[in-house]
Amino acid sequence: MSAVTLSRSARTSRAAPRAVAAWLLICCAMIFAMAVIGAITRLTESGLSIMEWDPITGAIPPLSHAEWERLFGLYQETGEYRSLPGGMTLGGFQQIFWWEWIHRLWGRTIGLVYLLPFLWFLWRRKVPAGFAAPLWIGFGLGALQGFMGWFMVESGFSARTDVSQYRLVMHLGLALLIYSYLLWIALSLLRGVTPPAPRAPRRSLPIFLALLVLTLAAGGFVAGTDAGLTYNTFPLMDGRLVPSGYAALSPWWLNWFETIAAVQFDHRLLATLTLLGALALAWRSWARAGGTPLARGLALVAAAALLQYCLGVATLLAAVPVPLGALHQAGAILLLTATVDALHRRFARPRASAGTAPGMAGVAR
Ligand code: HEM
Repeated sequence: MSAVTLSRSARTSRAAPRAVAAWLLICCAMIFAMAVIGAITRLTESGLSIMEWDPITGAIPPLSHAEWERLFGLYQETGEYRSLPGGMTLGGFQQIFWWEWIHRLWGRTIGLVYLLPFLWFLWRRKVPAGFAAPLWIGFGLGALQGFMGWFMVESGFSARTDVSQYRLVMHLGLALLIYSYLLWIALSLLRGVTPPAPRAPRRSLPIFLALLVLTLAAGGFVAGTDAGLTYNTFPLMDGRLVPSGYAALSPWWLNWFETIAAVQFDHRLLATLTLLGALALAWRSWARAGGTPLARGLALVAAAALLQYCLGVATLLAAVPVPLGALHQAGAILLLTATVDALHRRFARPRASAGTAPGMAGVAR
């Protein structure tokens, strides 16, 4: 093989992982936007406006007045509509309809933006060895999320007037899992081998991740129970550090998911621990190995945690206006992004051998 051919093939083998990584980062950006659209859909109470579930023809919006009337009629059968004190006009229905429609259309678009380039990369043999299986898993998780969306919305069409907070947290959690998973694979493709930073936090970083995951889930329960509409003071709740109605339900653990005072208090407490954890990690890492990529990554985590904390307090004090609620959701994903980046810098390892699926633990050379 000539030197020219060699360098061309070396260039191609570098270009392919970058192209796949760029495509995955586009998918991540779309999922980020999807989570914010999802938050707006919920905050504008639009999520139950489309009663039908048709993955293909549902992409076409109503094109005639009669069709609008038919869909409005279906919505009027829901508990949510019946609970509205003054009812709703067709114009009001159309407004909430569009948010839910955009949310679903964006979901379909992500599916296509994922699947079509993926098949093309497979056909052109551009997917680096060991990455096809994790990318198929990513596709499967996306399909599961479509089902989860339906499963969540379906819970609002019963006697309830809103969706189940448990299903909302599952839907939000799966979205954040898919986002982190694809981001991890993209970083693996871009970075190749990440050398461990000297004397940097090892065990404390996974503990921080666990804390963050709990805070995110607790935030989902605040959103799912509308707990942000009461106790709009900080740091005290109704003049007390721990609100009086914390343990209203029995068994005691049910309060964590269903008692508004407890749901909100837990989110505040976990968020405070997350912020303190982020600051401690960044400070310790900087003191020991300042200026390394990991120390810089952890400084970003701390900055994102501080921003997110302030956004949370502002959202609460203003009793969750739509723009602040959407920003708080975006801030959560920014913090998650910085955390995945820091974890990748600390823990990503080269694959033992080509052909081994990297999953969340290895990288392509
Ligand atoms: C590390 C810090 C924090 C993280 C990671 C975080 C994360 C989240 C997440 C993921 C949600 C669900 C958003 C949605 O589904 O739309 C949420 C909701 C919420 N959080 Fe936080 N949060 C943090 C700090 C705080 C703080 C300090 C407060 C107030 C003291 C707060 C108040 C709220 C409120 C009121 C909601 C409900 C918003 C809504 O109904 O849309 N958060 N949080």
